[in-house]
Amino acid sequence: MSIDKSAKIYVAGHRGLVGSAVVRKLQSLGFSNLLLRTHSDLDLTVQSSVDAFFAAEKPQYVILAAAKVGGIYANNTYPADFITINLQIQTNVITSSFSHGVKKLLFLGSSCIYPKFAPQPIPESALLTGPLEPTNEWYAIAKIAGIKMCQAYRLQFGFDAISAMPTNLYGPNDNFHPENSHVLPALLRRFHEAKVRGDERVVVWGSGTPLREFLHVDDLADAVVFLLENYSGLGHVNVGSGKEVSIKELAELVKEVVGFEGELVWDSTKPDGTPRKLMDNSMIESLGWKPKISLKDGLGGTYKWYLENVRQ
Ligand SMILES: NC(=O)C1=CN([C@@H]2O[C@H](COP(=O)(O)OP(=O)(O)OC[C@H]3O[C@@H](n4cnc5c(N)ncnc54)[C@H](OP(=O)(O)O)[C@@H]3O)[C@@H](O)[C@H]2O)C=CC1
Ligand SMILES: C[C@H]1O[C@H](OP(=O)(O)OP(=O)(O)OC[C@H]2O[C@@H](n3cnc4c(=O)[nH]c(N)nc43)[C@H](O)[C@@H]2O)[C@@H](O)[C@@H](O)C1=O
Repeated sequence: MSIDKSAKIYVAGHRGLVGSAVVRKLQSLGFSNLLLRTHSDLDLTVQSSVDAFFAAEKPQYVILAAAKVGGIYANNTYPADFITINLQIQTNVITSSFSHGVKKLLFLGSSCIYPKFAPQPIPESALLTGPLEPTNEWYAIAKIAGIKMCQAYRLQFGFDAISAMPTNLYGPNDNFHPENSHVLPALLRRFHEAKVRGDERVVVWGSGTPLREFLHVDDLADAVVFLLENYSGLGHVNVGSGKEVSIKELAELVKEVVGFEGELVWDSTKPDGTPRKLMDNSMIESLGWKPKISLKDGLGGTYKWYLENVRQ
């Protein structure tokens, strides 16, 4: 089904990594009626404000890319924030979308919903088959609840709510905070600052052995629009690149892209997190979608974006 280009589409979290990429994608496709609100205009944790917004604006489609998001350190340090804020945002947006007649909603989860020792590559059916990774279980529980809410509203009311589970993402508008960000933006910034200062060493967290699958956010945005137009099933859908690298390989690649010439030092006091997290992407591929951007190209583009938009 292709969505009418004048349909009113609310992209929640449009200034974040994912939301901004979804907006770029929708605009490039000619969608002309996007509904956008900043966090300060509309706090999605406040149920009465969210409901009043939906009552007044009546969006037809909703892409839920607003969330409390962070890397391994932030997830491990602020468990109460991660579970509470995410449960509040998603509950408010899903319930108001349903009660104000939204035609279709897409909820974004994360590959951290799967058990720490899930079979690799991880199929959608691995959900709730084992214990979670402790560093992000609070966030994961909220995301699992989001998937289940979409399913419950579909089963009880026929509400067309779907869930996409992206792997680790990166790209323009990422969070480059030194501690709270994900590994890729954290390393881009750390290597860049070390190069500028002429440092001999850069510290990287953990052992370097964990494996991660990275997807450029423009590929994810393409998948989000694809799923909105082509998928209306009960089950959630994995969205990944199908390619994994070790954190050590990633650090070497970032070092090369940035042009840092010193050495890497591993900080073993920092957690490794899940040892491996490669998703089985055969469901979305069988629907007809696949990613286009390689890690090397995506990293180069993201470093360029960082130089033009973030560095002081
Ligand atoms: N980044 C990644 O690697 C991955 C992300 N995802 C998922 O994608 C989605 C988007 O993540 P990402 O773009 O990276 O996150 P970002 O932190 O980049 O963006 C999140 C957005 O949500 C907004 N937001 C947060 N709290 C509120 C609130 N109470 N009211 C209104 N707006 C709010 C933020 O605004 P403000 O900054 O002003 O608070 C921000 O614009 C999330 O659901 C996440 O779980 C899934 C897998 C991997
Ligand atoms: C997307 C996913 O993101 C989070 O999980 P994660 O995959 O573990 O994410 P991460 O990017 O923070 O770390 C990946 C690996 O990289 C290592 N690492 C090295 N050096 C740095 C570093 O400087 N910063 C960070 N953050 N990690 C580093 C780090 O020790 C770890 O081994 C979830 O909490 C949850 O939010 C979620 O869903």
